[in-house]
Amino acid sequence: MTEIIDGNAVASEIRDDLTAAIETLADAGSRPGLATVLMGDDPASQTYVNMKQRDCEEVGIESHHVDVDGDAPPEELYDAIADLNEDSEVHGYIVQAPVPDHVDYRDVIRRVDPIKDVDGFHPENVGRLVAGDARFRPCTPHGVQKLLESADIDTEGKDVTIVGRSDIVGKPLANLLIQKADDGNATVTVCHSRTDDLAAKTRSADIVVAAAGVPELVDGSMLEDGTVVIDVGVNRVDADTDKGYELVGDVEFESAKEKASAITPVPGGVGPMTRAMLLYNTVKAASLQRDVDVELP
Ligand SMILES: Nc1nc(=O)c2c([nH]1)NC[C@@H]1CN(c3ccc(C(=O)N[C@@H](CCC(=O)O)C(=O)O)cc3)C=[N+]21
Repeated sequence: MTEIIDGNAVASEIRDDLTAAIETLADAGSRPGLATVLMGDDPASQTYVNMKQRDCEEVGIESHHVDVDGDAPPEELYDAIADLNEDSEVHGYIVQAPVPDHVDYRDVIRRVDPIKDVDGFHPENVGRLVAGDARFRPCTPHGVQKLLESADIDTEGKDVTIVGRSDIVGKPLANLLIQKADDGNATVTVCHSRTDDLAAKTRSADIVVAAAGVPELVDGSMLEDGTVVIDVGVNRVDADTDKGYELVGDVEFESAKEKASAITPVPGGVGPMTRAMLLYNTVKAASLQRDVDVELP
């Protein structure tokens, strides 16, 4: 039987486990605060921002939000970032990607105070992660590691094929999984749009992580029996539903499920874990900034 890994359930456990740390910080006079910054009005981004605000409310994190007009000059976003760097009630914040075309996301990230960079995207935090001394693990890769752990899937010695080389998923996940650590010790292959024979790489893997942002790129014909399949894709495709779209992963679920020993669904797989690990990083940020020790899940 194929195990369907329930990301909503694991994320909910992590939120529960975070509440004690949050109350410890609140009792010490510093309830953790998380801010989201949204430039423009990308509908998917607005959905994520709303979900993050609800998550914060559930666990007792103070949530803040800043909107920046999509047509404003980059300086307006930089000013908002400077304000958040100064705001002692905001321990962590993220600038929702993508930003409009006239803004360079790398210029944005460099302005975020690294101690408040709960996405883990600032070059200082990227460097620390690669050096094996991560401060904030990027939320999606960290969520993937926690999902594997929750399903008792050991990565040690395993062949992991990651499909996708993005700065926010593929690259940091590859770095984490090759590290000498209980949740690492894997042999990792990173594939991308120029990979010659993608199916050969996915077929030779014990664990496939699909994170290319291409709907249903990986299907059952590309998998051997018994593969663990982690689907990071959250593609909105037009559909005749209430919302006018359907969420589709990077994996063709039905055919992949026939081959997989365990698989994550979309929705309800990695997505909720990304949000849970953002809360985790926010609690860690508050703990570091206020020098209050807490136990993290
Ligand atoms: N600075 C920045 N940090 C991010 O972490 C970031 C970002 N920008 N830009 C966009 C991507 C995407 N992302 C998701 C988070 C949660 C779900 C999620 O909760 N998905 C639910 C359902 C969502 C729905 O119903 O639309 C699920 O898969 O079950 C999805 C996608 C974070 N991202």
